[in-house]
Amino acid sequence: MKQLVLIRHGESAWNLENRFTGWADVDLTPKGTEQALAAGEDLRKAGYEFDVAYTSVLRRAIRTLWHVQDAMDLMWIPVVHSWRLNERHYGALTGLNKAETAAEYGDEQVHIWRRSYDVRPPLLETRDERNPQHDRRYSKLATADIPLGECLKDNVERVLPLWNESIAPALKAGKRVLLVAHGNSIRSLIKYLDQVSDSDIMEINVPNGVPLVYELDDNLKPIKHFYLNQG
Ligand SMILES: O=C(O)[C@@H](CO)OP(=O)(O)O
Repeated sequence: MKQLVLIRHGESAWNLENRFTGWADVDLTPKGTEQALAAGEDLRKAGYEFDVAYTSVLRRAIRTLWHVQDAMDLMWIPVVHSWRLNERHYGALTGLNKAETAAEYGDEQVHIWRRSYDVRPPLLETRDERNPQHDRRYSKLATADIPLGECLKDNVERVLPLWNESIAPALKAGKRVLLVAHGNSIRSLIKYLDQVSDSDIMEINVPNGVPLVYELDDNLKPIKHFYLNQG
């Protein structure tokens, strides 16, 4: 049996302010820090161990992982940081308040932008200061790989190369994998692992800071999955 645990970062400043976040690099709130530490404590008490961890290059996920590692006394394990695990890029919506945007464009449009599988949000202009091309952490990426706005389908397509080239081989080699990422990069993995349909994935939401445990067979097909300490 192969073990993969997915954790969405703890509450961020923009989760609290109800703003579209995407690749904006906002930090955890005090509640987010507590959620991250509690996730680590719960995993430790339940006897989980990890050999390698994966996270994004965004601080809300990285700091969540730090707290989990700290609570588990696992600060020494190798950590892979990949832009491929970043949140779905919210394009020109980045930073806007979700309720105000719904008041302006309607609930239905905002639901489509938030949860449709293949409708992108309005894209950023190339010259927009929110364009990741201006950020040094993405300087080694091909311009074509740097998004100006993504739908979930785009997110799946960017996560899967990391899965195929690094995470799946680690699992197949018997490593117990901890992955701390974001609501939509985790939904992308759930969609792939459980073969969720394009319409059913719209209804799946991942809570902040609650470990989602996957037990996989030798071919990495899910045997079962469950949220730790959620019944
Ligand atoms: O703002 C975001 O980047 C994401 C996650 O918080 O929001 P949504 O729930 O709309 O996918």
